[in-house]
Amino acid sequence: MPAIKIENFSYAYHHPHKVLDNINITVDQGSFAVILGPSGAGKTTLCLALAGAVPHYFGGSLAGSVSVNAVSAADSTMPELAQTVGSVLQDYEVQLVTMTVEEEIAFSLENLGLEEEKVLACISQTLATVGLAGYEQAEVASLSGGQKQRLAIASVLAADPSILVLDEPASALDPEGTRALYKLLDELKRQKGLTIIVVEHDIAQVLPYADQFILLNDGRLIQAGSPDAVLTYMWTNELTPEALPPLWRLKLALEAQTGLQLSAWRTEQSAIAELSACLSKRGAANV
Ligand SMILES: Nc1ncnc2c1ncn2[C@@H]1O[C@H](COP(=O)(O)OP(=O)(O)OP(=O)(O)O)[C@@H](O)[C@H]1O
Repeated sequence: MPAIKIENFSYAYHHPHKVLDNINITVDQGSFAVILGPSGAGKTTLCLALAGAVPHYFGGSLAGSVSVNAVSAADSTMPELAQTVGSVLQDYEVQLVTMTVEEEIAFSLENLGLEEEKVLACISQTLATVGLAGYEQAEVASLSGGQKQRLAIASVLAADPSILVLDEPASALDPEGTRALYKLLDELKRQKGLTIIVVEHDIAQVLPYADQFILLNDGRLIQAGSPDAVLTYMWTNELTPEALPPLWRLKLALEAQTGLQLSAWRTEQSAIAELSACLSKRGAANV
């Protein structure tokens, strides 16, 4: 059973223009999927549909279906869905509503009807998972941007969802905070088997971790598949080539110019290792 199955899904806010048009996507359980596409492509709307806010909160008209763990999102209430899909909004600070860190997690647990002892254990466990152990009594306002982001993730993890949806989670983070965030999401995937879905503009940041790229443009699904297949498609079809990571621009240009078939680079280290091996082979051949 896939974690997410979107079939022939179209959606319009309160005007006739479809902001999502006949979308078909499957995301496997325990995988890391990244939604890509230029501004206005419909990435946020797709996240809202996974959380049920589209259509339950925003209204509008839709066709087709969005299923999470084989349950129709449109036929579930938002609180029901929140137990399966944890969503961290683009402006995640609005999700933080209490004075202290501990209260923030307790607030999320209140609706689940957990006994007080279990609430305390769950608070420490959830904070430890996101690297905020010991911050229970800290004031939310005193946290750094990266720590607030982690707290927003912890507050949705407290409900024990199996799917985590994050809309541009790194937009307010510095490069180090961004690297730490994606490492954390990768750990949640590997250690807890969570399905991770993120919207991200900076492809290089997610390249080491992604299993699937989903490319949208103007409400349509352009490509969904392995990162390698989608990046090659973007390059070949000159689709937002400026969004390609520099590493991949180099790889694809080298392949086009030399006829070499290089492997699917995920990190600078893998690129350096392969290029060094190629150069020493050539060097040996020229001796
Ligand atoms: N609440 C709303 N009511 C009406 N139209 C909306 C609403 N939210 C978004 N839209 C429109 O839907 C389309 C898709 O917007 P969406 O925010 O989903 O795109 P996006 O790919 O996330 O863009 P960005 O990268 O700029 O965040 C845009 O044309 C936008 O103007």
